[in-house]
Amino acid sequence: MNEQWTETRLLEYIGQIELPDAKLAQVAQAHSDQLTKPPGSLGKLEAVAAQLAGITGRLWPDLSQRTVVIMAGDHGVCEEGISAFPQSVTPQMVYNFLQGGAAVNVLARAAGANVACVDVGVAAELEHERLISRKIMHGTHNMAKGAAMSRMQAVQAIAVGIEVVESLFAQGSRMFATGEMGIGNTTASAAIVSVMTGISAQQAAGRGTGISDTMLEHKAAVIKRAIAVNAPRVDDPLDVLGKLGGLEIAGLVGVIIAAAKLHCPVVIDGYISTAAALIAAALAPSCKPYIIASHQSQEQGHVHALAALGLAPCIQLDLRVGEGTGAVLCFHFIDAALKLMQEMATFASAGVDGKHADQ
Ligand SMILES: O=C(O)c1ccc[n+]([C@@H]2O[C@H](COP(=O)([O-])O)[C@@H](O)[C@H]2O)c1
Ligand SMILES: Cc1cc2nc[nH]c2cc1C
Repeated sequence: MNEQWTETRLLEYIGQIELPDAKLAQVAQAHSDQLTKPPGSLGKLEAVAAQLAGITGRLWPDLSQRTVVIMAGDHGVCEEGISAFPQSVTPQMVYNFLQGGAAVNVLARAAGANVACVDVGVAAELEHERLISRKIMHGTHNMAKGAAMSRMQAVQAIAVGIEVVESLFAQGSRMFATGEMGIGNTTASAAIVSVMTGISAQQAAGRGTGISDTMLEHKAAVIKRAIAVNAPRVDDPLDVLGKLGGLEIAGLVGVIIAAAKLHCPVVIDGYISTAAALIAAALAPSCKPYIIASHQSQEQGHVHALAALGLAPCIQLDLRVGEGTGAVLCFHFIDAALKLMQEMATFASAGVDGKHADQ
Protein backbone atom coordinates (compact mmCIF):
# COMPACT_ATOMS: atom_id res chain seq x y z
CA MET A 1 0.00 0.00 0.00
CA ASN A 2 1.30 3.39 -0.93
CA GLU A 3 1.17 6.33 1.43
CA GLN A 4 -2.26 6.77 3.14
CA TRP A 5 -4.55 9.42 1.73
CA THR A 6 -6.27 11.79 4.13
CA GLU A 7 -9.60 13.40 3.34
CA THR A 8 -7.75 16.73 3.07
CA ARG A 9 -5.38 15.31 0.46
CA LEU A 10 -8.36 13.96 -1.50
CA LEU A 11 -10.09 17.36 -1.43
CA GLU A 12 -6.84 19.03 -2.53
CA TYR A 13 -6.59 16.60 -5.44
CA ILE A 14 -10.20 17.34 -6.40
CA GLY A 15 -9.46 21.07 -6.19
CA GLN A 16 -6.93 20.64 -9.01
CA ILE A 17 -9.56 19.49 -11.53
CA GLU A 18 -9.84 22.13 -14.25
CA LEU A 19 -12.86 22.95 -16.38
CA PRO A 20 -12.78 21.65 -19.95
CA ASP A 21 -11.78 24.15 -22.67
CA ALA A 22 -15.20 25.54 -23.67
CA LYS A 23 -13.70 27.61 -26.51
CA LEU A 24 -12.12 24.60 -28.17
CA ALA A 25 -15.39 22.68 -27.80
CA GLN A 26 -17.04 25.57 -29.71
CA VAL A 27 -14.35 25.42 -32.41
CA ALA A 28 -15.01 21.68 -32.79
CA GLN A 29 -18.75 22.32 -33.08
CA ALA A 30 -18.14 25.09 -35.66
CA HIS A 31 -16.00 22.64 -37.69
CA SER A 32 -18.73 20.05 -37.41
CA ASP A 33 -21.20 22.59 -38.82
CA GLN A 34 -18.96 22.98 -41.92
CA LEU A 35 -19.10 19.26 -42.74
CA THR A 36 -21.26 17.97 -45.59
CA LYS A 37 -24.44 17.16 -43.63
CA PRO A 38 -27.35 19.16 -42.26
CA PRO A 39 -26.15 20.93 -39.07
CA GLY A 40 -26.57 18.72 -36.01
CA SER A 41 -27.66 15.73 -38.06
CA LEU A 42 -24.96 13.46 -36.62
CA GLY A 43 -26.59 14.03 -33.25
CA LYS A 44 -24.69 12.73 -30.25
CA LEU A 45 -21.62 11.96 -32.36
CA GLU A 46 -21.20 15.70 -32.94
CA ALA A 47 -21.79 16.47 -29.28
CA VAL A 48 -19.25 13.85 -28.21
CA ALA A 49 -16.61 15.18 -30.63
CA ALA A 50 -17.07 18.69 -29.20
CA GLN A 51 -16.95 17.32 -25.63
CA LEU A 52 -13.71 15.46 -26.40
CA ALA A 53 -12.10 18.62 -27.78
CA GLY A 54 -13.04 20.49 -24.60
CA ILE A 55 -11.82 17.67 -22.34
CA THR A 56 -8.47 17.05 -24.04
CA GLY A 57 -7.69 20.57 -25.26
CA ARG A 58 -7.13 19.13 -28.77
CA LEU A 59 -9.37 19.19 -31.84
CA TRP A 60 -8.06 15.80 -32.96
CA PRO A 61 -7.13 14.01 -29.73
CA ASP A 62 -5.25 10.71 -29.96
CA LEU A 63 -7.28 8.39 -27.75
CA SER A 64 -5.87 5.19 -29.21
CA GLN A 65 -4.44 4.09 -25.87
CA ARG A 66 -7.43 3.35 -23.67
CA THR A 67 -8.08 1.18 -20.64
CA VAL A 68 -11.10 -0.33 -18.97
CA VAL A 69 -10.43 -0.37 -15.24
CA ILE A 70 -12.27 -3.22 -13.53
CA MET A 71 -12.59 -2.70 -9.80
CA ALA A 72 -13.48 -5.88 -7.89
CA GLY A 73 -14.92 -6.06 -4.39
CA ASP A 74 -17.26 -8.13 -2.23
CA HIS A 75 -20.32 -7.20 -0.21
CA GLY A 76 -21.24 -8.20 3.34
CA VAL A 77 -24.89 -7.59 2.48
CA CYS A 78 -24.80 -10.86 0.47
CA GLU A 79 -25.58 -12.67 3.74
CA GLU A 80 -29.11 -11.20 3.42
CA GLY A 81 -29.72 -13.28 0.28
CA ILE A 82 -29.99 -10.52 -2.33
CA SER A 83 -28.17 -12.02 -5.32
CA ALA A 84 -28.85 -14.95 -7.63
CA PHE A 85 -25.17 -15.98 -7.40
CA PRO A 86 -22.79 -16.84 -4.53
CA GLN A 87 -19.96 -14.53 -3.47
CA SER A 88 -17.39 -17.06 -4.68
CA VAL A 89 -18.16 -15.89 -8.24
CA THR A 90 -16.38 -12.57 -7.58
CA PRO A 91 -12.83 -14.06 -7.29
CA GLN A 92 -13.62 -16.64 -9.97
CA MET A 93 -14.57 -13.89 -12.42
CA VAL A 94 -11.45 -11.91 -11.48
CA TYR A 95 -9.35 -14.84 -12.70
CA ASN A 96 -11.53 -15.00 -15.81
CA PHE A 97 -10.76 -11.30 -16.52
CA LEU A 98 -7.06 -11.97 -16.00
CA GLN A 99 -7.17 -14.93 -18.41
CA GLY A 100 -9.03 -12.88 -21.02
CA GLY A 101 -12.22 -14.97 -21.18
CA ALA A 102 -14.98 -12.64 -19.90
CA ALA A 103 -17.38 -10.59 -22.05
CA VAL A 104 -15.45 -7.41 -21.29
CA ASN A 105 -12.16 -8.97 -22.47
CA VAL A 106 -13.67 -9.84 -25.85
CA LEU A 107 -15.20 -6.39 -26.26
CA ALA A 108 -11.99 -4.69 -25.08
CA ARG A 109 -9.95 -6.59 -27.68
CA ALA A 110 -12.44 -5.52 -30.36
CA ALA A 111 -12.17 -1.87 -29.24
CA GLY A 112 -8.38 -1.84 -28.87
CA ALA A 113 -8.59 -1.34 -25.10
CA ASN A 114 -6.37 -2.67 -22.33
CA VAL A 115 -7.98 -4.35 -19.33
CA ALA A 116 -6.71 -3.44 -15.87
CA CYS A 117 -8.16 -5.57 -13.07
CA VAL A 118 -7.90 -4.29 -9.52
CA ASP A 119 -8.62 -6.19 -6.30
CA VAL A 120 -9.80 -3.38 -4.04
CA GLY A 121 -11.83 -5.57 -1.69
CA VAL A 122 -12.43 -9.16 -2.74
CA ALA A 123 -13.19 -11.51 0.18
CA ALA A 124 -10.59 -14.06 -0.92
CA GLU A 125 -6.83 -14.19 -1.33
CA LEU A 126 -5.97 -13.55 -4.96
CA GLU A 127 -2.66 -13.89 -6.69
CA HIS A 128 -1.86 -13.30 -10.34
CA GLU A 129 0.94 -11.48 -12.09
CA ARG A 130 -1.46 -9.21 -13.97
CA LEU A 131 -3.72 -8.46 -10.97
CA ILE A 132 -3.36 -5.03 -9.40
CA SER A 133 -3.57 -6.00 -5.72
CA ARG A 134 -4.79 -3.05 -3.66
CA LYS A 135 -7.14 -4.75 -1.20
CA ILE A 136 -8.52 -2.38 1.46
CA MET A 137 -10.50 -5.08 3.26
CA HIS A 138 -11.92 -8.56 2.59
CA GLY A 139 -15.33 -7.34 1.43
CA THR A 140 -17.54 -4.77 3.12
CA HIS A 141 -19.55 -5.32 6.29
CA ASN A 142 -23.29 -6.03 5.98
CA MET A 143 -24.85 -2.59 5.42
CA ALA A 144 -28.23 -3.88 6.62
CA LYS A 145 -26.67 -4.07 10.11
CA GLY A 146 -24.33 -1.07 10.13
CA ALA A 147 -21.81 0.85 8.03
CA ALA A 148 -20.41 -1.10 5.07
CA MET A 149 -16.99 0.46 5.72
CA SER A 150 -15.47 3.36 7.61
CA ARG A 151 -15.16 6.81 6.08
CA MET A 152 -11.37 6.31 6.10
CA GLN A 153 -11.66 3.03 4.20
CA ALA A 154 -13.87 4.77 1.62
CA VAL A 155 -11.20 7.45 1.17
CA GLN A 156 -8.48 4.77 0.80
CA ALA A 157 -10.54 2.90 -1.83
CA ILE A 158 -11.07 6.16 -3.77
CA ALA A 159 -7.30 6.69 -3.57
CA VAL A 160 -6.74 3.26 -5.12
CA GLY A 161 -8.80 4.34 -8.14
CA ILE A 162 -6.87 7.61 -8.39
CA GLU A 163 -3.46 5.94 -8.15
CA VAL A 164 -4.35 3.22 -10.67
CA VAL A 165 -5.49 5.82 -13.24
CA GLU A 166 -2.46 8.05 -12.57
CA SER A 167 -0.21 5.05 -13.21
CA LEU A 168 -2.08 4.00 -16.39
CA PHE A 169 -1.89 7.60 -17.62
CA ALA A 170 1.87 7.59 -17.03
CA GLN A 171 2.00 4.44 -19.20
CA GLY A 172 0.16 6.25 -22.03
CA SER A 173 -3.58 5.67 -21.52
CA ARG A 174 -5.65 8.69 -22.54
CA MET A 175 -9.23 7.40 -22.22
CA PHE A 176 -10.82 5.29 -19.50
CA ALA A 177 -13.86 3.08 -19.07
CA THR A 178 -15.25 2.09 -15.69
CA GLY A 179 -15.79 -1.60 -15.05
CA GLU A 180 -16.57 -3.60 -11.92
CA MET A 181 -17.18 -7.03 -10.51
CA GLY A 182 -18.84 -7.74 -7.20
CA ILE A 183 -21.63 -10.12 -6.34
CA GLY A 184 -24.20 -8.06 -4.41
CA ASN A 185 -23.11 -4.72 -5.83
CA THR A 186 -26.47 -3.85 -7.42
CA THR A 187 -27.87 -3.78 -3.86
CA ALA A 188 -25.19 -1.33 -2.68
CA SER A 189 -25.64 0.72 -5.86
CA ALA A 190 -29.42 0.84 -5.42
CA ALA A 191 -29.01 2.10 -1.85
CA ILE A 192 -26.64 4.84 -3.03
CA VAL A 193 -28.92 5.80 -5.93
CA SER A 194 -31.96 5.90 -3.64
CA VAL A 195 -30.22 8.28 -1.22
CA MET A 196 -28.54 10.45 -3.85
CA THR A 197 -31.58 10.84 -6.16
CA GLY A 198 -34.50 10.55 -3.74
CA ILE A 199 -36.15 7.60 -5.51
CA SER A 200 -37.56 4.87 -3.27
CA ALA A 201 -35.77 1.61 -2.44
CA GLN A 202 -38.42 -0.19 -4.56
CA GLN A 203 -37.68 2.03 -7.56
CA ALA A 204 -33.91 1.71 -7.10
CA ALA A 205 -33.81 -2.07 -6.65
CA GLY A 206 -33.41 -4.15 -9.79
CA ARG A 207 -32.95 -7.79 -10.67
CA GLY A 208 -29.15 -7.68 -10.75
CA THR A 209 -27.83 -11.08 -11.83
CA GLY A 210 -31.45 -12.23 -12.33
CA ILE A 211 -33.47 -12.61 -9.12
CA SER A 212 -37.14 -13.64 -8.84
CA ASP A 213 -40.08 -11.34 -7.96
CA THR A 214 -40.01 -12.57 -4.34
CA MET A 215 -36.28 -11.95 -4.00
CA LEU A 216 -36.67 -8.51 -5.60
CA GLU A 217 -39.21 -7.54 -2.93
CA HIS A 218 -36.85 -8.81 -0.23
CA LYS A 219 -33.92 -6.91 -1.82
CA ALA A 220 -35.89 -3.63 -1.72
CA ALA A 221 -36.70 -4.26 1.96
CA VAL A 222 -32.99 -4.89 2.72
CA ILE A 223 -32.04 -1.64 0.95
CA LYS A 224 -34.71 0.24 2.91
CA ARG A 225 -33.41 -1.25 6.16
CA ALA A 226 -29.79 -0.41 5.31
CA ILE A 227 -30.73 3.22 4.72
CA ALA A 228 -32.76 3.38 7.95
CA VAL A 229 -30.02 1.71 10.05
CA ASN A 230 -27.22 3.94 8.70
CA ALA A 231 -29.08 7.25 8.27
CA PRO A 232 -26.58 8.50 5.66
CA ARG A 233 -26.29 12.26 5.21
CA VAL A 234 -27.25 13.07 1.63
CA ASP A 235 -25.16 16.27 1.63
CA ASP A 236 -22.03 14.30 2.61
CA PRO A 237 -21.11 11.94 -0.27
CA LEU A 238 -18.28 10.27 1.68
CA ASP A 239 -20.77 9.44 4.45
CA VAL A 240 -23.16 7.86 1.90
CA LEU A 241 -20.30 5.97 0.22
CA GLY A 242 -18.84 4.65 3.48
CA LYS A 243 -22.16 3.53 4.92
CA LEU A 244 -23.74 2.01 1.80
CA GLY A 245 -20.94 1.63 -0.67
CA GLY A 246 -18.86 -1.10 -2.05
CA LEU A 247 -15.10 -0.92 -2.19
CA GLU A 248 -15.24 -1.28 -5.99
CA ILE A 249 -17.77 1.57 -6.16
CA ALA A 250 -15.40 3.75 -4.14
CA GLY A 251 -12.53 2.68 -6.40
CA LEU A 252 -14.54 3.83 -9.41
CA VAL A 253 -15.19 7.19 -7.75
CA GLY A 254 -11.40 7.56 -7.77
CA VAL A 255 -11.15 6.47 -11.41
CA ILE A 256 -13.65 9.16 -12.46
CA ILE A 257 -12.00 11.89 -10.38
CA ALA A 258 -8.49 11.07 -11.64
CA ALA A 259 -9.57 10.92 -15.30
CA ALA A 260 -11.05 14.42 -14.93
CA LYS A 261 -7.91 15.70 -13.21
CA LEU A 262 -5.82 14.33 -16.10
CA HIS A 263 -8.09 15.80 -18.84
CA CYS A 264 -9.13 12.35 -20.03
CA PRO A 265 -12.64 11.26 -21.03
CA VAL A 266 -14.11 8.63 -18.71
CA VAL A 267 -16.85 6.43 -20.14
CA ILE A 268 -19.12 5.03 -17.47
CA ASP A 269 -20.82 1.66 -17.72
CA GLY A 270 -24.05 0.50 -16.04
CA TYR A 271 -25.83 0.87 -12.72
CA ILE A 272 -22.83 0.37 -10.43
CA SER A 273 -20.62 2.77 -12.39
CA THR A 274 -23.40 5.35 -12.38
CA ALA A 275 -23.80 5.04 -8.60
CA ALA A 276 -20.06 5.78 -8.42
CA ALA A 277 -20.54 8.74 -10.77
CA LEU A 278 -23.28 10.14 -8.52
CA ILE A 279 -20.86 10.10 -5.58
CA ALA A 280 -17.98 11.47 -7.70
CA ALA A 281 -20.11 14.32 -9.06
CA ALA A 282 -21.36 15.23 -5.58
CA LEU A 283 -17.82 15.17 -4.19
CA ALA A 284 -16.26 16.87 -7.22
CA PRO A 285 -18.83 18.65 -9.43
CA SER A 286 -15.95 19.65 -11.72
CA CYS A 287 -15.51 16.03 -12.86
CA LYS A 288 -18.97 15.89 -14.47
CA PRO A 289 -18.06 17.35 -17.89
CA TYR A 290 -15.43 14.60 -18.29
CA ILE A 291 -18.02 11.81 -18.05
CA ILE A 292 -19.61 10.10 -21.06
CA ALA A 293 -22.58 7.79 -20.34
CA SER A 294 -22.32 4.67 -22.47
CA HIS A 295 -25.55 2.70 -22.15
CA GLN A 296 -28.78 2.29 -20.24
CA SER A 297 -28.74 -0.87 -18.18
CA GLN A 298 -31.69 -3.17 -17.56
CA GLU A 299 -31.57 -2.17 -13.87
CA GLN A 300 -34.76 -0.16 -13.44
CA GLY A 301 -33.13 2.56 -11.33
CA HIS A 302 -30.46 3.32 -13.91
CA VAL A 303 -32.59 5.74 -15.93
CA HIS A 304 -33.19 7.81 -12.75
CA ALA A 305 -29.50 7.78 -11.82
CA LEU A 306 -28.48 8.97 -15.29
CA ALA A 307 -31.20 11.66 -15.26
CA ALA A 308 -29.97 12.92 -11.88
CA LEU A 309 -26.54 13.38 -13.44
CA GLY A 310 -28.02 15.06 -16.52
CA LEU A 311 -26.49 12.36 -18.72
CA ALA A 312 -28.05 10.66 -21.73
CA PRO A 313 -26.71 7.21 -22.63
CA CYS A 314 -25.29 6.58 -26.13
CA ILE A 315 -26.93 3.15 -26.53
CA GLN A 316 -29.62 0.87 -25.08
CA LEU A 317 -28.82 -2.80 -25.60
CA ASP A 318 -30.55 -4.25 -22.50
CA LEU A 319 -27.15 -5.10 -21.02
CA ARG A 320 -26.89 -6.12 -17.38
CA VAL A 321 -23.53 -7.82 -17.15
CA GLY A 322 -21.46 -4.90 -15.85
CA GLU A 323 -17.66 -5.42 -16.04
CA GLY A 324 -17.39 -2.31 -18.24
CA THR A 325 -18.97 -4.03 -21.27
CA GLY A 326 -21.22 -1.15 -22.34
CA ALA A 327 -18.50 1.43 -21.71
CA VAL A 328 -16.01 -0.43 -23.90
CA LEU A 329 -18.63 -0.78 -26.66
CA CYS A 330 -18.99 3.00 -26.52
CA PHE A 331 -15.32 3.37 -27.52
CA HIS A 332 -16.44 2.42 -31.06
CA PHE A 333 -18.84 5.39 -31.12
CA ILE A 334 -16.14 7.69 -29.82
CA ASP A 335 -13.75 6.50 -32.54
CA ALA A 336 -16.53 7.05 -35.10
CA ALA A 337 -17.18 10.59 -33.84
CA LEU A 338 -13.48 11.50 -34.12
CA LYS A 339 -13.11 9.90 -37.58
CA LEU A 340 -16.12 11.86 -38.89
CA MET A 341 -14.59 15.10 -37.65
CA GLN A 342 -11.23 14.32 -39.25
CA GLU A 343 -12.23 12.70 -42.52
CA MET A 344 -15.52 14.22 -43.73
CA ALA A 345 -15.35 16.80 -46.49
CA THR A 346 -16.51 20.32 -45.74
CA PHE A 347 -19.14 22.12 -47.84
CA ALA A 348 -16.30 24.24 -49.27
CA SER A 349 -13.87 21.39 -50.04
CA ALA A 350 -16.52 19.21 -51.68
CA GLY A 351 -18.28 22.07 -53.51
CA VAL A 352 -21.60 21.30 -51.83
CA ASP A 353 -24.01 24.19 -51.32
CA GLY A 354 -24.19 24.55 -47.57
CA LYS A 355 -26.71 27.38 -47.35
CA HIS A 356 -29.66 26.44 -45.16
CA ALA A 357 -33.12 27.73 -46.33
CA ASP A 358 -33.67 29.53 -43.01
CA GLN A 359 -30.36 31.42 -43.13
O1 LIG B 1 -23.89 -2.82 -14.91
C1 LIG B 1 -25.07 -3.11 -14.59
O2 LIG B 1 -26.00 -2.32 -14.77
C2 LIG B 1 -25.30 -4.46 -13.93
C3 LIG B 1 -26.59 -4.89 -13.71
C4 LIG B 1 -26.79 -6.12 -13.14
C5 LIG B 1 -25.70 -6.92 -12.73
N1 LIG B 1 -24.43 -6.46 -12.94
C6 LIG B 1 -23.27 -7.30 -12.53
O3 LIG B 1 -23.72 -8.37 -11.71
C7 LIG B 1 -23.13 -8.35 -10.42
C8 LIG B 1 -24.08 -7.79 -9.41
O4 LIG B 1 -25.34 -8.40 -9.43
P1 LIG B 1 -26.02 -8.82 -8.05
O5 LIG B 1 -27.33 -9.44 -8.44
O6 LIG B 1 -25.08 -9.84 -7.44
O7 LIG B 1 -26.15 -7.58 -7.27
C9 LIG B 1 -21.92 -7.46 -10.54
O8 LIG B 1 -20.76 -8.22 -10.72
C10 LIG B 1 -22.22 -6.56 -11.71
O9 LIG B 1 -21.07 -6.35 -12.50
C11 LIG B 1 -24.23 -5.27 -13.53
C1 LIG C 1 -21.10 -15.15 -14.25
C2 LIG C 1 -21.13 -13.69 -13.84
C3 LIG C 1 -20.36 -12.77 -14.57
C4 LIG C 1 -20.38 -11.40 -14.18
N1 LIG C 1 -19.77 -10.32 -14.64
C5 LIG C 1 -20.10 -9.28 -13.91
N2 LIG C 1 -20.94 -9.69 -12.98
C6 LIG C 1 -21.14 -11.00 -13.10
C7 LIG C 1 -21.91 -11.91 -12.37
C8 LIG C 1 -21.90 -13.25 -12.75
C9 LIG C 1 -22.73 -14.22 -11.99
